[in-house]
Amino acid sequence: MNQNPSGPVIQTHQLTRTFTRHGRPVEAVRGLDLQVADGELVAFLGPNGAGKSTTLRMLTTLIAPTSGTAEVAGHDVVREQAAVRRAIGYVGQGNAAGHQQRGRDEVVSQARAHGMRRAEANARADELLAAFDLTEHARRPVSTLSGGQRRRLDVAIGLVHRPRLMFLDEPSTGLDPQNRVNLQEQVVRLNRELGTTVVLTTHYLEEADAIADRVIVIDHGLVIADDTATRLKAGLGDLVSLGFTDEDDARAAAERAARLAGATVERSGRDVAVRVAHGRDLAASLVTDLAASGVTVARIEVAGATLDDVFLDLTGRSLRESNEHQTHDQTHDQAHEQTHDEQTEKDGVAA
Ligand SMILES: Nc1ncnc2c1ncn2[C@@H]1O[C@H](COP(=O)(O)OP(=O)(O)OP(=O)(O)O)[C@@H](O)[C@H]1O
Repeated sequence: MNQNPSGPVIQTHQLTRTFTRHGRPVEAVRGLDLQVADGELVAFLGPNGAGKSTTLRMLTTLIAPTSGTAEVAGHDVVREQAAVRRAIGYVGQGNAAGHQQRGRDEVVSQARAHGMRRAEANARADELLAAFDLTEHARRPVSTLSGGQRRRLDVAIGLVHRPRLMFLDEPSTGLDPQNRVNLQEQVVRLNRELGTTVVLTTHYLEEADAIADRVIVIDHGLVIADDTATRLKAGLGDLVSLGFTDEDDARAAAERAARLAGATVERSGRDVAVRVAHGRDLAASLVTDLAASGVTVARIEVAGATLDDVFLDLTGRSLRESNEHQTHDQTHDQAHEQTHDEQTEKDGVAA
């Protein structure tokens, strides 16, 4: 058991979860080795079905691993479930829907469930409601709150007992862009100002890019990349797109660009795409070189890599397109394959 406060707050070894679906094994998470340090803000990024929620549900004790181990806040997720639950907050997908209870009462009840006396529970509720800009909505039934307000209430409820670690499963899915940004700001504040370690899942590239210290890209149950967004993108270089009025010029430019160290060059008719590190700096000298040999560049654009480019490079698929093509069938199947473990999940981790 890791009781060292400066050690990782999450440590897994070959963490694995297999489900059985239509009589066949589904390897949702395959041998995850993970370390998260105290105070990090980590995003699991991946398409639907990648294994993000399953990972979170194992780390929050909601479902048991098939094999492998995980320690959260120094406690084993199988043998010391109660201790893990005391140390963490968890906001699952779609909590708080449709309650007739008032928002404030909901927070107070949770605080009471964590053993606080009434006065302390009231004070904690007011503090959290203010922190999440919910004070003026606190006396409305939860069912009348907007999607963004409900999500913020979910996070506030998850924080009632001042957990060291907060797990958020797709916190901004379904929110409009403004509410999404608002929630992201609250999550960053929680991390920066209170020092709470945050582990969230998302399939929004921009979200992972904008707020996470570290992005763990997961696909088919495997971690395929784990680094800061900046380093992941820098590894791919910039995309320099060149346009020519003449196909011979484009051919000559492609040959010249191919001599740049580490460059990948693709030509399509009169267009040339060059993927190269420090493309922004190299573009000007490339244009000058070409001009010196009589080749005029008609159009040039330089774009930094996005996390979608990273995902495409790693998997051959666009994550943005995977999100758009997520089939109704998959969601439908999952809804009908409820396991015993998920029933436990419904009973709630924070109660
Ligand atoms: N209870 C279950 N029974 C059977 N299969 C399951 C169950 N839960 C998850 N799976 C399968 O495990 C795989 C990983 O699912 P998981 O929900 O962890 O993915 P995810 O990355 O969180 O995706 P999403 O964004 O859709 O939540 C998928 O193939 C999914 O269908």
